[in-house]
Amino acid sequence: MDDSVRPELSLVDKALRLLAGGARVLQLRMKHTPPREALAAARAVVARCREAGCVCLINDRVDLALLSDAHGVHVGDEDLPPEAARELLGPARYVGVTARGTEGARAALAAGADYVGVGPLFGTTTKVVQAPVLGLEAFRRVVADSPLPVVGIGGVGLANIAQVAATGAHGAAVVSDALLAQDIAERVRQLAAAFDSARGTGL
Ligand SMILES: Cc1ncc(COP(=O)(O)OP(=O)(O)O)c(N)n1
Ligand SMILES: Cc1nc(C(=O)O)sc1CCOP(=O)(O)O
Ligand SMILES: [Mg+2]
Repeated sequence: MDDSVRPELSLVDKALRLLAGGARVLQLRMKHTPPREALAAARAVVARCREAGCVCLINDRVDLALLSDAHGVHVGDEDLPPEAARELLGPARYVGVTARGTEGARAALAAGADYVGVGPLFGTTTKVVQAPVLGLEAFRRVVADSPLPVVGIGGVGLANIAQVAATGAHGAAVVSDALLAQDIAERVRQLAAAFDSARGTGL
């Protein structure tokens, strides 16, 4: 979830709707939220996730992850290096790392990552990504080569999530397709059902 998509909804409200739909992992991405508000939101969202049995990761901010007792953090090239995130978080929390291809996924393993977020899989309007769109074929090659679980990100939605799942990817990260839906919880249910029924089918 993201603070810039559906900004009229509070972060906790968005989290509750995503959790009502059965979201299994929730990443809190707060690029436009002041630090004190971000800490309060992280604490509230992590608590709701824990009640729901959902893993909660904080994007970028290891400090907020620790202060909110989140399950872990996601870091990319512009964030703390994965080794430093691990040093602060210890072995019991997740460190996810962004990779743009096979080399990046291997490097993430060497750096101690637990999973890689690989993208942009398709075009996205949520963020200006400084990397080319991978497309399904290149993504499939990363999945086949990666020693770590791969989560596809960027432009994933109900129209293509089955194709993402068919590559054998461990997961798909969805922002706008879920948050812009009229019924967010129902959209999450549909996304998860489509992913589960196509996972690893190679379609
Ligand atoms: C699951 C997942 N994969 C990739 C990213 C992107 O992280 P990053 O490259 O640090 O970019 P920002 O999200 O911080 O703009 C992600 N957040 N989650
Ligand atoms: C946050 C993010 N990171 C990406 C990357 O490729 O690193 S793409 C992306 C945006 C994902 O949002 P949506 O599901 O709305 O396309
Ligand atoms: Mg980042």
